[in-house]
Amino acid sequence: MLNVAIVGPGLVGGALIEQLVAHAQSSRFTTLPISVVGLINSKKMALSATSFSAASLGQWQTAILGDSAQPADMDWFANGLAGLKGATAVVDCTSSDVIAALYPKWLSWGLHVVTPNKKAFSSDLPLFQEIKQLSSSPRGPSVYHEATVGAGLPVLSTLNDLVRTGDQIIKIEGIFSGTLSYLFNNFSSPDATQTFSACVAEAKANGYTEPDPRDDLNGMDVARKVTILGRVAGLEIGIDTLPVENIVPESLRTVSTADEFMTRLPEFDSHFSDLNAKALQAQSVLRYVGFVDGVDGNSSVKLARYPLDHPFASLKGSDNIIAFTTKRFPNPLIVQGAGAGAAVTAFGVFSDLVKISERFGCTSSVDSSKF
Ligand SMILES: NC(=O)C1=CN([C@@H]2O[C@H](COP(=O)(O)OP(=O)(O)OC[C@H]3O[C@@H](n4cnc5c(N)ncnc54)[C@H](OP(=O)(O)O)[C@@H]3O)[C@@H](O)[C@H]2O)C=CC1
Ligand SMILES: N[C@@H](CC=O)C(=O)O
Repeated sequence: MLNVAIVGPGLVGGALIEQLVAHAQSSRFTTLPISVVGLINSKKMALSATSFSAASLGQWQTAILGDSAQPADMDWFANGLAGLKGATAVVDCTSSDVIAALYPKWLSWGLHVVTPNKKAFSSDLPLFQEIKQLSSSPRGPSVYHEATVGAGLPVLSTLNDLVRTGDQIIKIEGIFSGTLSYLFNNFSSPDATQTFSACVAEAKANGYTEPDPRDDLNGMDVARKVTILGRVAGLEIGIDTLPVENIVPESLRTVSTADEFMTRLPEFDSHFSDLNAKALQAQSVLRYVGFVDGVDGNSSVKLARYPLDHPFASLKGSDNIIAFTTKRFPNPLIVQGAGAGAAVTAFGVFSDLVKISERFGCTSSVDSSKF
């Protein structure tokens, strides 16, 4: 059995729980060797000697992390996990850099890490390198973070396969943000009618944005994804040196809360309408894009214009599109599909857990004496 503990059962973590419960309760599937034994958020935690039942997991907010749960203590929690028999994976579904900084400790204790949290892989290069080194042994603890770029789309696994088989990455170009894709697909097209602020509010309501939507609009979420792709491709790239175009209006950058930002955003609708009108006059649309330059180191993140017949111009919904130009693929290899939202992101995390359970030969036999 692969023991699983979920840190941060919010939007994505909650969707992962729903998918695990639905899978366990469906007679269509063979039982997976995955057993949820721990949940923790910033206030409460629960760690079980045996797997939580599908019924109690389905009501985790009341049945597991309700009033009677213990106060959260991450050290105690991780220590308990490290003492379990068999393979154990910690699934970090927070967006916290404090939690991300714990991965080296967890890995050194033999815990696997699975996460959609971009922080560990896009912040300080030494943290990324330490995590890479600690997870490099074929039979040792592993780190899977497919959902950090393109949510559930096979972006990092494709890049890893290209790199590991000796292809040369020339360029990776794409729309890497579900929020900004949704925003510009709906706002910047010849037949669009919605205001910029209304599109941002919809992206937030659909669960595409970061907890604070300014982290999407300021380009940092895309910058993190470009950094992750660059590093996986072998470049020593960092968000500090990457040119990033911030589209948050100057006077909204310092407002104290995300709610205040959302309330004041309509004041700037005419600014964005002007930008859009100029693009449309030139028979083009606005798209927010990222570039990883595998040759000259000219990676960047920016708002750009694309002609109406360009593949980026006809994107729909929250789709991401990622084009890998390599020595073997001079006509780019393209990955496209929904790139944000709880269900598709949880799918990316779930499939990483399945990969770990297969890689480490976990079986479905029940082990009731875990501690
Ligand atoms: N939404 C999407 O489409 C995508 C999201 N992601 C990434 O997935 C991650 C989760 O996003 P999302 O589910 O939307 O975020 P939410 O804000 O909905 O959930 C975050 C969870 O983390 C918990 N948390 C925060 N800090 C801590 C802490 N220090 N210790 C323990 N728990 C903590 C929160 O608990 P509490 O309520 O107690 O604070 C909450 O349960 C982020 O890193 C995001 O970038 C990646 C790809 C796509
Ligand atoms: N806020 C992000 C979520 C996934 O990484 C996005 O919009 O793409």
